[in-house]
Amino acid sequence: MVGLVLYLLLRLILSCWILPILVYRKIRKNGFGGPTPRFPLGNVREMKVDTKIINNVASSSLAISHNIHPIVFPYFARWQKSYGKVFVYWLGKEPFLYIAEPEFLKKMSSRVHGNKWGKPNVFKHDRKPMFGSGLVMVEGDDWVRHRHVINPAFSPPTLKAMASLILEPATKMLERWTTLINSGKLEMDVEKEISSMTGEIIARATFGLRNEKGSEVFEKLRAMQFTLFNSKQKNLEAKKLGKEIDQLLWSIIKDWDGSHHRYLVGYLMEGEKLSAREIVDECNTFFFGAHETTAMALTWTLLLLAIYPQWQIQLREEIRQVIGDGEDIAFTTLSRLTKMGWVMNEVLRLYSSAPNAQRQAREDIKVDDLLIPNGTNMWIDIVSMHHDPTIWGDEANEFRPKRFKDDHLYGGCKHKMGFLPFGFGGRMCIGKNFAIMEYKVVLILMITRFSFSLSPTYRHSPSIFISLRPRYGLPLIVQPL
Ligand code: HEM
Repeated sequence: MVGLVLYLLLRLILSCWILPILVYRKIRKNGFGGPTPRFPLGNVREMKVDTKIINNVASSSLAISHNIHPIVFPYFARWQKSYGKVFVYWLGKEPFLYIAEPEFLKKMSSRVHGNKWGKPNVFKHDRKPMFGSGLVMVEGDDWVRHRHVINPAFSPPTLKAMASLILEPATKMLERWTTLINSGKLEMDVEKEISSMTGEIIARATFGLRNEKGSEVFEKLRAMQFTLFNSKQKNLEAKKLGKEIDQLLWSIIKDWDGSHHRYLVGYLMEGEKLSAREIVDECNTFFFGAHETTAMALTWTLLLLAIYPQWQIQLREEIRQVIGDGEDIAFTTLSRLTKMGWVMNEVLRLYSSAPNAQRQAREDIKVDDLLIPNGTNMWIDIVSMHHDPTIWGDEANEFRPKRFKDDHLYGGCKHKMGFLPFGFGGRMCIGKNFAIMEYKVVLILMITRFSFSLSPTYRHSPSIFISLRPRYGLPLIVQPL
């Protein structure tokens, strides 16, 4: 017994202390600087202090600035001034290589295939209730297997078939808005409305329209999300909800009737290449990966359209020319909405729903004459790169969709790795095309029926809850056209 306890203790010391320090020493040999860590929290305390200070300032300030990096990542903005755009900091007992330098990222990632990237251990525990061993977290050959199974679910013909699933939840939301407006309520928190709608869309795309258990899973996933972000007893509650969600998903899979190809879960079951546990985790991953990110892209878009109403007019005019009255939306016409594409890119640049990407090296990586050792955790700061005047120019913090007119992929950014709304390399977002389709269909429906202006109660405080969100929601004045 004593031997076992000693063995476990030694393993704990090795994995929590000795191995991270060895990796840290190897990283530092490259000459990277960074803030001094304090055991056992590393730099977490000062990160929390910086966040608290900035939140107090942001809560009392009324000005709207798109220069959000010092607001959402105040500690990184501060450390960048002392240590540059690549440095080392500590999250608890784990050293992280911070990267906000596109050229460094390009050199490093060009040498690594998708299946050779891992995900930092610290996040695996935290995010288990959301992603389990789904695509976001899985590694190596398992990642290749999952990605092969899921890829066909997002091919253009499948997306075309799924486009109709978006219409009903979106129309339902707009009808609710009409009812609210008719009852005299012009101001509404559109963030809440949109989040609930995108949740319903991904639940339908995953399980089908009238699957009652699918709706029940959706309700429980929403409750899980609320628990993870708001509850003090989140571990206990999340565990209980997780079990209930698992049971419902197991029974959906068991009773699946063979209408496989309309819904995502059908693709997951194709060829029995994924185990039942993996299918359950992928369903959870779709919900958490798809729903908040797309909801935030639409939410920040409405904020920017409310601030810059001339873009509402331009988009309506484009829709009129390409689609007509916006009633009959053909999937194939979406790509012709070029101005809408610029607006989406510019919104994702200024207010990137996914504010960072993470990796862990699973082998030594050479970058010029530097060696990034196996086991290195990496934090890629997408918000910093999207707002960096050295690659975007002096107007980096301004809303200027036209920057994508002549360069629709990179918006004139001086470095191709400087614009990463959907990530990079083999692990780039698998749902990108679904997200773009959903974004365009919902935006068409919203702006052809309503106009949006900012409510005086809006407080501009972008903040990170895994996604980048407006801390106090998005109250807008919504008026029928
Ligand atoms: C505007 C909406 C979205 C944004 C901004 C977004 C962004 C991202 C980003 C930045 C990553 C990480 C990529 C990396 O690490 O390099 C990612 C991964 C992922 N996304 Fe999305 N996403 C969106 C919508 C969706 C949707 C609609 C789905 C599914 C239906 C989805 C499913 C996933 C999955 C499964 C991964 C993990 C891919 C892998 O590691 O192989 N996302 N997304």
